Amino acid sequence: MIKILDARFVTTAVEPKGYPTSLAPEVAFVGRSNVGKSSMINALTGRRKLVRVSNTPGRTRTLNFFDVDVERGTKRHTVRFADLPGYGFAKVSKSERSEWQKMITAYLEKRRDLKVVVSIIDAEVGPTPDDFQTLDYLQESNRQIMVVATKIDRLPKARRKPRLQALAEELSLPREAVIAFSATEKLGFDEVWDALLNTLTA
Ligand SMILES: Nc1nc2c(ncn2[C@@H]2O[C@H](COP(=O)(O)OP(=O)(O)OP(=O)(O)O)[C@@H](O)[C@H]2O)c(=O)[nH]1
Repeated sequence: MIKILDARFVTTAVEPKGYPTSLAPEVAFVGRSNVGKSSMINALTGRRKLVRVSNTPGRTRTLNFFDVDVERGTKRHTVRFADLPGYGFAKVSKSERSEWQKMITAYLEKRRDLKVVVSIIDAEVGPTPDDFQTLDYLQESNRQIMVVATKIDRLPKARRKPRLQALAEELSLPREAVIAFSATEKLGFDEVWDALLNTLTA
């Protein structure tokens, strides 16, 4: 049984000197622009508007940090979430793309508190070439990765299991390594939190 006790915005940063000082193990969320990352963070923190959900894709241009106090059973934990700007948005210029790359690589290479990267895939659409590229990069950087397939509500119930199996195969991962999620139907909350806390407390 997972219970969110509190969730709060910490700070925004674009480069390492702006990162908040270490307090708690950190979980970073990455995904294609418009994949549903903000909605997922809001759902996981039990807050409707902690992260703004935009109708205009590609709005998040900074790293945003949040602290979440969570209770599982009798144990309390504080986990820091890092919301990374979405990738693969077609309308950005080359220079914006390279700024994005610099920002992300600096974070992923240097952040010592970073324990898990949640790679968010659209259950219906993905993985896209950009998703593969990001996952390859994360694997090369030896980061612990968790794959969450969101917007699973868009698939009829009978298609969900086979779709997750196919996604896992496409990503060369065991089936249980891909967690289904839906912010709109509130599916996967316990599963994602359990996986995160199991990894962070291992
Ligand atoms: N059906 C469905 N729609 C979702 C879900 N999560 C998000 N959406 C919708 O997908 C769109 C994008 O959601 P956001 O949460 O803003 O996505 P984002 O990845 O943060 O987008 P960027 O700001 O571009 O990085 C919105 O219209 C959401 O309402 C979900 O689980 N199911």
